[in-house]
Amino acid sequence: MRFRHATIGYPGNPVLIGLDLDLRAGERLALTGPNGAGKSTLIKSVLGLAAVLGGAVEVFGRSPGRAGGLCGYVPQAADLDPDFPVTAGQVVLMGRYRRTGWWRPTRAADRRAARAALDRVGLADRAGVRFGLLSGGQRQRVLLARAIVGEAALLLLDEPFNGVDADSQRSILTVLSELTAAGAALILSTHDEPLAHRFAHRVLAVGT
Ligand SMILES: Nc1ncnc2c1ncn2[C@@H]1O[C@H](COP(=O)(O)OP(=O)(O)OP(=O)(O)O)[C@@H](O)[C@H]1O
Repeated sequence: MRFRHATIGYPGNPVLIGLDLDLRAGERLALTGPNGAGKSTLIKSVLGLAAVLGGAVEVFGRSPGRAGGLCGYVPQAADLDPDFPVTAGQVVLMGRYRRTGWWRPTRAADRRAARAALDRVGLADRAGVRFGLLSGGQRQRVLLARAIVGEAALLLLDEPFNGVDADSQRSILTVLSELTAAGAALILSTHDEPLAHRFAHRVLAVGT
């Protein structure tokens, strides 16, 4: 991923100006900064969900939003409707849609991969439970399993530890360390500065 003098934001609202940033395979980058500083906007710009208003942004040599299944996005769990009637297992299976197409029946291999991903985040026994009935930490782990099952080469996590208990946080950090050791690059935003410095190879204080 490469930002060159990039201005990103929304039409009529540049949020980050003149940003230069590189991220390589296996690197862990943490974004810190106060509310409204632009952490989510930076993550969204990689996905093509926020605009590049100036300069250049390249993700896997392509424009943002064109890197398809190479990016795995873990949104803030609070952004999702807890009443949405799907099970934890179905949420994880959505991570395979990019490769299977959502309109096609899922194959046994996809279901096996979804079970393995849930197992990896310690929730093998929760597959049939409605997403909205899980705790905040469990929901965040399900969303991580959804990114894992898509075999993303770049993981983008927006405040993954908000409302997450200590056990879930440990479990998420362990899985993220394993994924980056295996070559995935990672960006996560957090308000927890000490954690950012412990976990990430680099910390970018956004908006300062
Ligand atoms: N869809 C949008 N259209 C226009 N402006 C937006 C949009 N989404 C966010 N903003 C603005 O962009 C700025 C940065 O917001 P952003 O959500 O990126 O901050 P953040 O650092 O992630 O904050 P938080 O820690 O609260 O999540 C804010 O001023 C916000 O009002």
